[in-house]
Amino acid sequence: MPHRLQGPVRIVGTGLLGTSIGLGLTARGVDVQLADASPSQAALAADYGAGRLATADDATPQLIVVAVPPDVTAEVVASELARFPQAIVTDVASVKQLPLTQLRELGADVSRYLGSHPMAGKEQSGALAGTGDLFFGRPWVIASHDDISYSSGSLIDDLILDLGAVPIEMSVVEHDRAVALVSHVPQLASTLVASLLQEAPFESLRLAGGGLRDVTRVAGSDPALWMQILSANAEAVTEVLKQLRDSLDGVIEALDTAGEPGSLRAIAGALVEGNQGVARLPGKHGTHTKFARTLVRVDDRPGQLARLFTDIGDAGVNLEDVRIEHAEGAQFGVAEVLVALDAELELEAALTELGWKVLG
Ligand SMILES: NC(=O)c1ccc[n+]([C@@H]2O[C@H](COP(=O)([O-])OP(=O)(O)OC[C@H]3O[C@@H](n4cnc5c(N)ncnc54)[C@H](O)[C@@H]3O)[C@@H](O)[C@H]2O)c1
Ligand SMILES: O=C(O)C(=O)C[C@]1(C(=O)O)C=C[C@@H](O)C=C1
Repeated sequence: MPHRLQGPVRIVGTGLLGTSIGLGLTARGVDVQLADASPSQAALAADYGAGRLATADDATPQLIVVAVPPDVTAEVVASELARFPQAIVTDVASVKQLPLTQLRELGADVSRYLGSHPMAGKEQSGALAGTGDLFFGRPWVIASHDDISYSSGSLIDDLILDLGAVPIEMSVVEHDRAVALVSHVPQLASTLVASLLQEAPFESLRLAGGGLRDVTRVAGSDPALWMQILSANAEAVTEVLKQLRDSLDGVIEALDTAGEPGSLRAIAGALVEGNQGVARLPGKHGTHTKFARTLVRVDDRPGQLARLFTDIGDAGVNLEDVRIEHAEGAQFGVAEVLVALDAELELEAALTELGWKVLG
């Protein structure tokens, strides 16, 4: 496969992010060297095909990607910069001001360092969870600063483009503010809602459907990692949390006074503002396209999903996205199929004709 990076690329930290980057680059034919403080994590990443274990005789890397927890990122970047004086170094930590400040304090040569942050991930950690297509189509922030030249920094663009992601340049301050809103507070909101479930009776939990699962997916994330991310971006996160607290207080007050004049309007206002917010999120490939949603009953038998996808393809309809819901104890699931608005009726007719139960 064609690739922009010449390599070798050295990856330090072969957990979820490092392994995913290694898998993506190796698939493109880039030579990848893997290193981790945990030899078994590095060996596992190599076993999965993310690259080969780094050795003392390795050729000097062109680019080094540091994918370790935020609290050790600066120290590892500084040591890589010192050990490989010809190489450009990036990191993928979820916060960008702190590593740059710490590197400057350490006196590191930041003319060869440019931090970055792929806006893609999972609630799982470790090499086992890595996938080579994790970054495909996702934004990947390049956290610019003034001490690196444009041409040195272009290697990071090459890395991002080779992995099928979309480079977005912003300052470290802009980055940290933006992710407080779109990543860090959503993580906390998910966590706090999920924590309410700890004492819930099983009879309540078994009713849980798509809404709760959507809201709580990232509550399964690694507490050790998130503790570091949130504390490293405390100021920006606190600012957004205070806005959220004001909104919560408004809704609580409206519900407390339900039935009194103005309360319905306040509740409706909050719901409409939510509609307006979510409508502003860019859709697939960064567009604002809206898709039609068709629900299809899928029996709990081998091969049913594959048959559904084939039938959708045979109907000449492009599947934009899909989600599967499976209720506890039920003998069937529900596939939520997203297609272009003008393909909805055609798809529903074709699937009904082929014997599928279209639920709306
Ligand atoms: N998890 C996500 O969804 C996500 C998304 C984007 C960015 N990030 C960022 O990527 C980085 C890595 O996250 P992850 O999810 O891959 O974590 P992970 O726990 O899966 O992997 C981290 C790896 O770093 C290794 N490590 C720790 N200290 C080290 C050191 N001093 N030297 C060498 N290796 C060391 C660990 O052994 C582990 O294998 C973090 O900074 C995180 O903020 C995570
Ligand atoms: O989708 C997920 O599971 C994520 O955790 C991804 C996510 C995010 O919030 O978007 C989480 C943290 C990272 O720094 C970047 C991406």
